[in-house]
Amino acid sequence: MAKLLYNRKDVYMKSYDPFNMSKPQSEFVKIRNGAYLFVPDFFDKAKSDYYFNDLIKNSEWRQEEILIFGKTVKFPRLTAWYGERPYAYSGITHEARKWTDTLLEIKNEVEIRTQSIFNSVLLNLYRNGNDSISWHADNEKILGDKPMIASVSFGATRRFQLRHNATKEKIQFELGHGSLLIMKGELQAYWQHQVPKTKKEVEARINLTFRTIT
Ligand SMILES: O=C(O)CCC(=O)C(=O)O
Ligand SMILES: [Fe+2]
Repeated sequence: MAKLLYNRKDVYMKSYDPFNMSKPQSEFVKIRNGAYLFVPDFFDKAKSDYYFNDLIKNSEWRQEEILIFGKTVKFPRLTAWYGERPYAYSGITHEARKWTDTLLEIKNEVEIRTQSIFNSVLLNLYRNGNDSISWHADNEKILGDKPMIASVSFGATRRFQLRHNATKEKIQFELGHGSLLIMKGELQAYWQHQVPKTKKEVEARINLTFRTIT
């Protein structure tokens, strides 16, 4: 990105939390077919501000497109892929960029918390409320069986929803500045997730999902 277009005025937003999910947790919460751990203030505000500014400026953002019924449709968000191997995702092969110091620093903190090693990260930039990711599961074969996915968010708070494939139960989180959400177990096989568009005036948000490609 040539110029920094998505400056935010105020990064910290307290937001609506209908299921009161934003309480700090130190243990995984077991749900039907999976488990999650949500840590709203994993990184403090100063660190989160620093990471947001660094990542928005220095990541190799691109807007990818897919072919749907012969029409090219642009992704409603920007993405960047870092790690050790290329990764096929939504019909696209991401060429992996080399880890930056910032990404390695964040990865290290996440690895200590999860006691796991990750070899890839997908960055998503939601420029405003019109950007989104629709219902999907991170269940690609190369992620292995029962993958652990660690999701770190910086910038504007956006709603993240999980929906069980069979029962249609929903769990939702307000993923705020500096938060960490870990999903594990069979969750990706039985649940889908999304970040819906919002009509609210929201500034940019960056999300990083750390993954292990086998
Ligand atoms: O932005 C988020 O919180 C989720 C991103 C996501 O689900 C993905 O990249 O697979
Ligand atoms: Fe995902």
